[in-house]
Amino acid sequence: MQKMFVEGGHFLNGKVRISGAKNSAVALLPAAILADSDVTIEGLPQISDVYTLGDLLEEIGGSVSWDGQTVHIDPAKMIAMPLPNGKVKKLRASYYFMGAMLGKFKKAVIGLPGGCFLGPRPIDQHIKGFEALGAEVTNEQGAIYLRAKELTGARIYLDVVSVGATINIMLAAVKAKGKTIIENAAKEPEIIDVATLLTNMGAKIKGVGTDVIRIEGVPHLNGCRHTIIPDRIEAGTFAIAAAAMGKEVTIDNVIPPHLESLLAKMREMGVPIEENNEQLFIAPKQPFKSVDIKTLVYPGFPTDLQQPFTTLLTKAESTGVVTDTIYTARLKHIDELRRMNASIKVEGGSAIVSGPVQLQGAKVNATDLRAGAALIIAGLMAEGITEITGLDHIDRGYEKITEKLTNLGAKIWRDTMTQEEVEELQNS
Ligand SMILES: CC(=O)N[C@H]1[C@@H](OP(=O)(O)OP(=O)(O)OC[C@H]2O[C@@H](n3ccc(=O)[nH]c3=O)[C@H](O)[C@@H]2O)O[C@H](CO)[C@@H](O)[C@@H]1O
Ligand SMILES: C=C(OP(=O)(O)O)C(=O)O
Repeated sequence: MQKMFVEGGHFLNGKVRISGAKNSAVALLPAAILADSDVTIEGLPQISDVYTLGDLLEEIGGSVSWDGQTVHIDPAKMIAMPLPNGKVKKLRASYYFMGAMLGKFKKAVIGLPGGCFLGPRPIDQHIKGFEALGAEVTNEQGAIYLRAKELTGARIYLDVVSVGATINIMLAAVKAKGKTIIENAAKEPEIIDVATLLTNMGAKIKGVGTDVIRIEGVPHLNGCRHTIIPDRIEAGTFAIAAAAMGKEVTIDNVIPPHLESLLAKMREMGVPIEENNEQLFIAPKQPFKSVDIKTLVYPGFPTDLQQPFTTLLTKAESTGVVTDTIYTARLKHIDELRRMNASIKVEGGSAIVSGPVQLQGAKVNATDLRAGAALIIAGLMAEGITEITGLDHIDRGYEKITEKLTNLGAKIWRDTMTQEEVEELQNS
């Protein structure tokens, strides 16, 4: 197990290239199960969630070969192997094996997923969708059993706008008989990316990116080649880091409209941002004004950037209120930021951040992926050295973050933890 050290106070300068989108990648890989022949996906981020899903594809008989950021998946020998335990619990997106295996084999056994603990993360809307398509779904000892004689298109209204349920129902429906309509669907760019892959495979999907998706089932799907979209959350994380500690930072391989809600808030704070087709250029001038943010489904402010943005607000003048309407309990980073001298009160589910304060280096723990990003940015801003544990979470979603920040001029490194430190962390 490793920990990370960040020596604060060094400015960021130069260019950083954004990797492929984690939340697309983790759906594109399972989607390959549905094809009859080879699927090649280019530009995948080199993160642990992607490799875990590659291993799971191999566990069900797929042949998976990697060439840097490109993966070739041959699904010909895949079988409906039950996956009740093991690696499925290491990440959230293993739930996409439910939709993809149900769609392909009409049956699946998948353990309930892991992923970031952000408060309750039910999958009732996924199950409601599978049942509407004709599957019998049971929960037996922590694994979901799905069986169907046949899948038939249906009209499904999502009670909650859910990224995972929208994609999972799409995966199950593309080979179902007849027409499926998903109403109140989520509109995130990653959903469009998955639909693009499925369409290239021969699926008939209309309306992605709106809240009504129409799917006409087809009997077979072919292999294809697909290039993933850039990671808007990684790009947003670097944009926030650049606002906090940048001199002149260029963020490359971005689709700026995917980040409109973040960029609007940063501009409201007084951070100048230039954008072109695929780059952001940030050369901040201090001081910043505080702003309030409320996370919402896309195109609203993304919950996955709420935690890093909270760190930025510690540097802004006056008081900013952060409210996460998607995950009301996504506030575990607050205690850690307080250890670093942040002045944040939690009241009625909102975090009230008073600034500006000078953060101080401290020993902190990344309780989840974006808490990790929030703490790294805090470490860059702090006086002294910040020591961060919980790197497994960070490695689920950020490709080579230490190297990328080092290239921008940060002083950041990793070291192996002693057995004593590991035990102390496990008992805390
Ligand atoms: C792998 C992946 O893509 N993860 C992203 C995905 O997670 P994930 O797809 O799990 O999140 P959802 O969009 O499903 O969740 C949105 C909200 O709906 C609720 N809900 C969801 C499903 C359900 O069946 N019932 C239900 O009540 C959730 O508790 C949450 O409050 O979208 C989240 C919200 O943008 C992001 O934070 C995650 O990074
Ligand atoms: C919550 C996240 O991921 P996951 O859904 O994979 O846990 C995230 O990417 O911020």
